[in-house]
Amino acid sequence: MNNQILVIDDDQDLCRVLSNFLKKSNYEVDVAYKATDGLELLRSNNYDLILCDYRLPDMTGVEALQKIKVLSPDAAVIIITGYSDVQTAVQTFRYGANDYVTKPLYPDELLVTVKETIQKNQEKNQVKSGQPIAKSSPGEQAQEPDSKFILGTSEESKSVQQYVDLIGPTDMSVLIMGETGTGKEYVSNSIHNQSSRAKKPFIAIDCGALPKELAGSELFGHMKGSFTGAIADKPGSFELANGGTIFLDEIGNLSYENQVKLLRVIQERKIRRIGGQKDISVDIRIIAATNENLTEAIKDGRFREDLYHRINEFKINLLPLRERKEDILTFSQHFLQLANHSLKKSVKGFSDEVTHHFLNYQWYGNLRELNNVVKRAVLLTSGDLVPTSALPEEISRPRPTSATDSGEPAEDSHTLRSVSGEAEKQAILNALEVSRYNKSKTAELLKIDRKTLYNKLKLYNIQDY
Ligand SMILES: Nc1ncnc2c1ncn2[C@@H]1O[C@H](COP(=O)(O)OP(=O)(O)OP(=O)(O)O)[C@@H](O)[C@H]1O
Repeated sequence: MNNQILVIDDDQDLCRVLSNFLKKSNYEVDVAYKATDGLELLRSNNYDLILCDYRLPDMTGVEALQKIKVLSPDAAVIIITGYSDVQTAVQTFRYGANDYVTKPLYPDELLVTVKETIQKNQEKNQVKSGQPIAKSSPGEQAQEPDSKFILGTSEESKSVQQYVDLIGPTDMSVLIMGETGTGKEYVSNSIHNQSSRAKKPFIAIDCGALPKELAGSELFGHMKGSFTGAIADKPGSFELANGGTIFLDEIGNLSYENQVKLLRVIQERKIRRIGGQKDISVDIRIIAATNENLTEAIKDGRFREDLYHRINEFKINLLPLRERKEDILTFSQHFLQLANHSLKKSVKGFSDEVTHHFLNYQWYGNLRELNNVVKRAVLLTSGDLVPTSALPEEISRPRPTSATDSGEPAEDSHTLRSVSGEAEKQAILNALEVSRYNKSKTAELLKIDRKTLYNKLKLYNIQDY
């Protein structure tokens, strides 16, 4: 059966074009112009993929994503966003988005992203349900570049690799910290592959995307009849990962109740299914990741200190891409090869000007954003080298740096100040929305302290929610 896609976007022309194009590529497509209509369709249909606009008339992108995850936890979600929103849209990965595409949409690029996302998500779902993954035939694999993953060449990446080599073979719990898209899941996978557990399952759970009501059952399993909808006994991820490694991404989002259960698994190596009467022993290595400051979460009473110490036997900090510039060059070349392969192009490299822009851009979405920018640029390049015109304006003509970007005061010219002030106000509003008006999280997202945030809320007359 063809894969089913739901497009949620208030731009009716875009929906029509997208729908026709995807149907021609053998997908079954439904469209909704409002989030509420899309959610209604999710109640009665099973979609493999949801393409959801970041700005909808009746809901914020984050709100829509959270509701989608309750109704269709196993479907993949790609966020459609304008480049001006990328900085905040990339934060949706904390809530379970699989990828994003930027407007204007290009059919070839979209098709590659849709295909890859559905495939990766189906593989993830298969692992989560304990089914073996079918490998592609050797003939298909021969055309793939050697590996989709490479090592960074910066000093910072080299030392991360040394840590991975060092702790990989042990059974230590590891906490990986880093902004979205810095490669936390990739590093976690390498640790697993270096361990004696390598032949056993590696199960990645996105705690940020787990709806509160389903999290316990997803992690620990349930017995038939233990709650409405529990129509059969079901093992949880901990049981399925037995003998292997479980990767708990965005662990800070786990509810307090599930933190207690997790602590028990770590201490006693036992789980109990929801509604179950007996304990089940599990042999699991735990790797957790977060892009929020857990010590702040402990102070705020949102995260248990004892659990923090248990998962933090070894900590690996992945720096943002903008702080390891050598990697920008290494990874952009690598992503160029991947894009050439998937788009059937033969672009050789980047113009000096493009390299200059890459080195000076902030890359809030880190490697994921760099990958997407390179993919789009390769698509738009007809010569040997990627020209500046193939970059989004936000990268080729960056706006004046605002106080939120650098931590420095904005430029001291009246006009510039008002321009960057507007950008700063918008960035604060976006961050408030993403963090659901939690001030600590907002300050963290913006990389300013809480006091500065309060001053700025006052300065820009932003209402307290
Ligand atoms: N070592 C690597 N080699 C090649 N690509 C990489 C590497 N690490 C990360 N990437 C690219 O960046 C994307 C994001 O990586 P990953 O999912 O590991 O980041 P993350 O920090 O776990 O993100 P999030 O916090 O949003 O879940 C990957 O899908 C891949 O395209």
